Amino acid sequence: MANDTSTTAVAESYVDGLTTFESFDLDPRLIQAIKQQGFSNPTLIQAKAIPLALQEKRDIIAKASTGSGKTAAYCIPIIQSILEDLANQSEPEHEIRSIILVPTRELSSQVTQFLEKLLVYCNKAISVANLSATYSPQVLGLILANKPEIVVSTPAKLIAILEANQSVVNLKHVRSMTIDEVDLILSYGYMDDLDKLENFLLVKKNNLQIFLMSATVNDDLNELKAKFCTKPAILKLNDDTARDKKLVQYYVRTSEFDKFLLTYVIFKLSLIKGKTLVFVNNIDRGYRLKLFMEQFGIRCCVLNSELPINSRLHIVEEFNKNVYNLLIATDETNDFTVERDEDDEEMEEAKPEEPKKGAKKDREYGVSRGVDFRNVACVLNFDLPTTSRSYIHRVGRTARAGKSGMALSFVIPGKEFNKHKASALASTKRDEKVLKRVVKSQLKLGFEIKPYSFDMKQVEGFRYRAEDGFRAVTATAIREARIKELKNELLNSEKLKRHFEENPQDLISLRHDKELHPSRVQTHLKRVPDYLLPAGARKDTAHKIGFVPFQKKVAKRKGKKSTRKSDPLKTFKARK
Ligand SMILES: Nc1ncnc2c1ncn2[C@@H]1O[C@H](COP(=O)(O)OP(=O)(O)OP(=O)(O)O)[C@@H](O)[C@H]1O
Repeated sequence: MANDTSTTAVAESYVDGLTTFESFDLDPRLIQAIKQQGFSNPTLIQAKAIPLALQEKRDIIAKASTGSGKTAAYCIPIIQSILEDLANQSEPEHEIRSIILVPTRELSSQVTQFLEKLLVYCNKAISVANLSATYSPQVLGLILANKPEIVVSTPAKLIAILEANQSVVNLKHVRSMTIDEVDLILSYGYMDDLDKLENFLLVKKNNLQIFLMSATVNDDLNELKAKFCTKPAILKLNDDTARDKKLVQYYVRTSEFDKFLLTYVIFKLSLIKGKTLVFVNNIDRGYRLKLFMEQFGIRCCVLNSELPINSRLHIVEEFNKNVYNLLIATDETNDFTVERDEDDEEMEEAKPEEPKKGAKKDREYGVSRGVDFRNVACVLNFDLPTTSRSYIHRVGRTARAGKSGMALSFVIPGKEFNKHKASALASTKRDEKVLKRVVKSQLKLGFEIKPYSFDMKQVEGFRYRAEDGFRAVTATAIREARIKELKNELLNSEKLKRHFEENPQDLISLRHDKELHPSRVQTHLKRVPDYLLPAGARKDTAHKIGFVPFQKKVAKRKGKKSTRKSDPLKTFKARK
């Protein structure tokens, strides 16, 4: 399918103003749908990948930063190629012509929805099916019998369906295969699924056009090329991010308990304007943090692999519609590749947390990669991820599509590890090592991640209340909250399922941030007495409650002009 390998390395700017979608000679129905999405010009990865895929029929391996438009970079050529195939057939038949593989069910749903938006004017010439959705066998049978031209799925789900429906599913007409987040798909746990897929789809023998996309494809691409491609075009769009990605990143060295104290102060005093996505490293942490915040009347919802898929998708939709401002998402180190640096001793492979007995975890849950969160002002790594790769994807949930964003990460220094048992977390033992790798990988991408220091004198006044609130969240309370939330969401999920079936276009705003209340409720904690507020935010100036200065004043060095940017928590404003 492709000529010689060529590597294109260009500085990435968000949208390529010199190119238009019309210049790709696309079907007018596709152009109209693209315009309807508000895409005036292609992003750079699109401007590079689409003509290579359409005019030169090249396989594409693309590494481009998070939020740079990779999804459209493969969806547009896939749709255009199918429209061209159908136009060349006297009696076009419905057949499966393209397979798109993604690592999570959340991403499978999102890519399907995006494709449906691009197909809106193709009046059923092409249909798309999300095989990762929960269908009854009868409904699934009907969907497969209709032979959707494009199927989107996680590898495991596609294999299961192919094995169970060999007679129904015919892959003879498949012309392209896409693997989004390819580095994750090729890592822990997915590889054998891909090997099984070979039994149904001889990728290389059938000369399929291949799209392999990720923000973190590692530079050794030989395995990818050998396994899937003949001679791909390799697009490595390095980030000139200092100028283009408008992402400011900070880390705070703090103690295990002070993570909770600082989070309380940040959200109670609205130091961050706009939506915040908080990542924690396991489900219990998510509930502990949610119950802790509830003590102070701070409402938030949790997202984790135990919740039913309908609820998870609805929570992401509602968060994107600004129904919630604060979402605590569990990211269970689903990036199992081990990262080694020259100076780093062997690190044991991060394995998924074993499910609690009786709890069922969806291995195909994940929102730290690929999911297109809208207008997130800040990503807070309450727990630092275990790899710099996971870090890139987590902070990539903000500053997307050219918008500005901030990332703030709590780091536990070695000497603080395990000092406060109730709030300690095993993965933080490696925080300093992970931070070192994160700083290095960010520098390579043209980013700088800066230390941020709170003025702990001002924060101290809140310690007593934070300790009070923390004590109320007992292990029993967390366990009960987990069970209660699961019951709530299973009920919601049933309602959602029934409602979606009856009203597919309608999204009822089921609340997912109800207070769980199993822990002791201390109403006095919900307000902040005036004496605790910094002078700049007292009653007489109550309207200024957000952006109160909490950063430690750094004494200006003699003679040297302070290069420190103004306080991000004080002045940070998410660009509209
Ligand atoms: N040409 C375009 N013009 C304007 N906005 C665009 C364009 N292409 C994509 N977008 C928007 O940019 C956002 C990010 O796109 P997308 O999710 O495809 O990024 P990505 O590169 O896949 O990110 P990730 O690496 O996190 O998966 C989306 O909201 C999308 O609607």
